[in-house]
Amino acid sequence: MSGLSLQHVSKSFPLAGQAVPALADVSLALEAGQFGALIGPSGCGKSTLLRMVADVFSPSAGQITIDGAPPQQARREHQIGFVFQEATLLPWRSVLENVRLPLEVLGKAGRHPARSPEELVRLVGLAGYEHARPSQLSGGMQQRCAIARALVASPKILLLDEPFGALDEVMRYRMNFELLRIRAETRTTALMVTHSIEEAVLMADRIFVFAARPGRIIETLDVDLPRPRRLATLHDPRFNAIVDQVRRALFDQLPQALDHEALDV
Ligand SMILES: Nc1ncnc2c1ncn2[C@@H]1O[C@H](COP(=O)(O)OP(=O)(O)OP(=O)(O)O)[C@@H](O)[C@H]1O
Repeated sequence: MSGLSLQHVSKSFPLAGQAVPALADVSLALEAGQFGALIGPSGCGKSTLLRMVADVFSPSAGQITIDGAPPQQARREHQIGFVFQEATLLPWRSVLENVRLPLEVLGKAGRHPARSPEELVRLVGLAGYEHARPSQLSGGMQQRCAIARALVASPKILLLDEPFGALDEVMRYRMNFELLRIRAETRTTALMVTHSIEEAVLMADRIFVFAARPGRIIETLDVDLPRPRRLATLHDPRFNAIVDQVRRALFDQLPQALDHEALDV
């Protein structure tokens, strides 16, 4: 099967001699080229899920496949790109040298990239900054560089763990539209963790809403907003209706059910 598939995935971590469940029986699917968003309260296992897809560690139970292959194989074949909240660039290397790094690490094993590092630097809007050091870039520019680096080995899947969480609201929207544009060109399957409902709805084809203790999916929503998505999308009544649906799914899991009407101000 192409795309990403998780079937009945669970993960427990040992704590004080006991196995504490972080994720329980999570199943989800994304077709190749789709954009998925994970949203849910702190500690519900979103980063854990991303790390299992990236083969940082294995599930306690269940099965994960990326274009039909297990994560271990996908990682070995360098089919996974990862973007973290912090850009994690090497400070002594220039933008171009940071973007090139994965190809250097791959050495002879590296495939011929679909796009050269120079093209990717242009694609993420950093033309003219090829030789700048990370310290000479804003936070948003550093994240663009990290996105280019994640894409340089032409991965089958791009995993993003709150990539724009440290940016101010306006910069975050700018980065959202940049990422939408970049993805429209590369068509890479993507899975992003976010705490922003608006960001999830703007970016995703499919949103997975999580609850905590143990982490599990409580609702899957398909976002049928047309692409390309633009600033005007934020004013589309359907956009706001989906934001409302996600908000309700998140609020309904709180211990004291919130009175939605009382929240109207
Ligand atoms: N390596 C680990 N060892 C032990 N426990 C872990 C490990 N990684 C995560 N956990 C536990 O798993 C649970 C889920 O953590 P995770 O970081 O995946 O949640 P999250 O939804 O990404 O949270 P946040 O939104 O705050 O980033 C937490 O209870 C955490 O303490």
